[in-house]
Amino acid sequence: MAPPFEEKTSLDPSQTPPHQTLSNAGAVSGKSKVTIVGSGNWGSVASKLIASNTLKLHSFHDEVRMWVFEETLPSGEKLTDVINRTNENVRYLPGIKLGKNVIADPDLENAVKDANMLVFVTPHQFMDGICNKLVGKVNKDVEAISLIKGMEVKKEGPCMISNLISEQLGINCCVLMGANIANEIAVEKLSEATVGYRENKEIAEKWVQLFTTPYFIVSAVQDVEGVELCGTLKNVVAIAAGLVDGLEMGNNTKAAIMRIGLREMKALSKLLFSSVKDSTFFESCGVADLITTCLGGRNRKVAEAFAKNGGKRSFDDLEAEMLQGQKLQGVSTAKEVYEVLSHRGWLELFPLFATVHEIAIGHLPPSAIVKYSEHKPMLSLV
Ligand SMILES: NC(=O)c1ccc[n+]([C@@H]2O[C@H](COP(=O)([O-])OP(=O)(O)OC[C@H]3O[C@@H](n4cnc5c(N)ncnc54)[C@H](O)[C@@H]3O)[C@@H](O)[C@H]2O)c1
Ligand SMILES: O=P(O)(O)OC[C@H](O)CO
Repeated sequence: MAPPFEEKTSLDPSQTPPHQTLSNAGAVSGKSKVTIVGSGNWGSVASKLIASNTLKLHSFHDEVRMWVFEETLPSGEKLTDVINRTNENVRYLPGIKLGKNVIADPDLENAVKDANMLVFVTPHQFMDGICNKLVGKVNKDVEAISLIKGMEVKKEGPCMISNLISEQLGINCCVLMGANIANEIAVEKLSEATVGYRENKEIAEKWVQLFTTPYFIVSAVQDVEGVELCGTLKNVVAIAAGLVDGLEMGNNTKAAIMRIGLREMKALSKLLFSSVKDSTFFESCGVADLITTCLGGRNRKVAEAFAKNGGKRSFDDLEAEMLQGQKLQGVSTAKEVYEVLSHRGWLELFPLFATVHEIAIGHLPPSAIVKYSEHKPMLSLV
């Protein structure tokens, strides 16, 4: 468990003034300085959680810097300026105050330069580019955590995002995943989450401390790959669940899809990384995230619309119309998983994952999601 901490009584006098950067601030004071790389829907909520804690905990700088992929709003103003003026991400999390100690910064290099704790939370498809920009800009003793649900597929095979961060930047990277629909956490409804760590339990406890609030309960398990694969693969199952909703198949069918999906999640995770633990699937990052995402997530919602339209409107179109700039992860993850499965000759072993991709690219109709098992019975893997 995280060690007990003394609460700060007022704003930390060493706090960096808004819009300025104190050179090497973390190192000078011995306090950890946190930067959040990402400012979408979950990125903004993560900022709110973290900023409420850095104000309270002595071992952290008050200021939390949040890198913003800059955009111009219909008003003509820059998003970063509006966030710093109103303390609200009006584009991705309207109506929620982030905390006055959150400073939006459109300059990636500047945003990370004094940080000794980096929180990565962007849609996964942008991470390769972001890491490339950060190569050589981050000290090797910086600690990172990824809240990103997704993977990259490289020539050598699948590369989890935490691994991409570790390899590209040469830093240690934990993960935080869970049943975490951001809009619910934003209004402080009770949720749980799981930190996955590799070896250093002390670092994991520091992350737990940084994220935990009375309404956000975090625990740590020593299984980075298991936690990250749960968060990543559940998005493919969420697409399947949404298709079933769009086809109005009812609760029993949806429960069947969730069960088969969980079985494929576990089987693929263990085939890819033999270290993955069964117990991880019973943490918030496992079955709980699968349930919440299949009931109330964005992947589910857009897949439902896709099926209702008989697959005639593309996921890209529906995403742009329905999510207003927020990003789906399930469709691209299904493609990435399909690449891994076909490369390794495992397609027949994972009919649900394979079928989701074939539906998403229009090779099969949405109704195939409930027919695949007749043609390709799943082998008993687990
Ligand atoms: N939203 C949730 O409920 C939730 C919960 C848990 C985990 N996650 C995961 O967190 C990650 C981030 O999700 P999110 O909800 O914060 O993002 P989002 O879906 O709100 O995506 C929008 C973000 O992408 C940024 N963006 C757009 N184009 C970009 C580009 N070219 N380069 C860099 N950034 C660009 C936008 O500026 C914006 O910050 C995802 O992996 C997601 O699966 C999301
Ligand atoms: O809205 P989704 O489908 O991206 O899912 C959000 C979170 O991952 C749920 O934990």
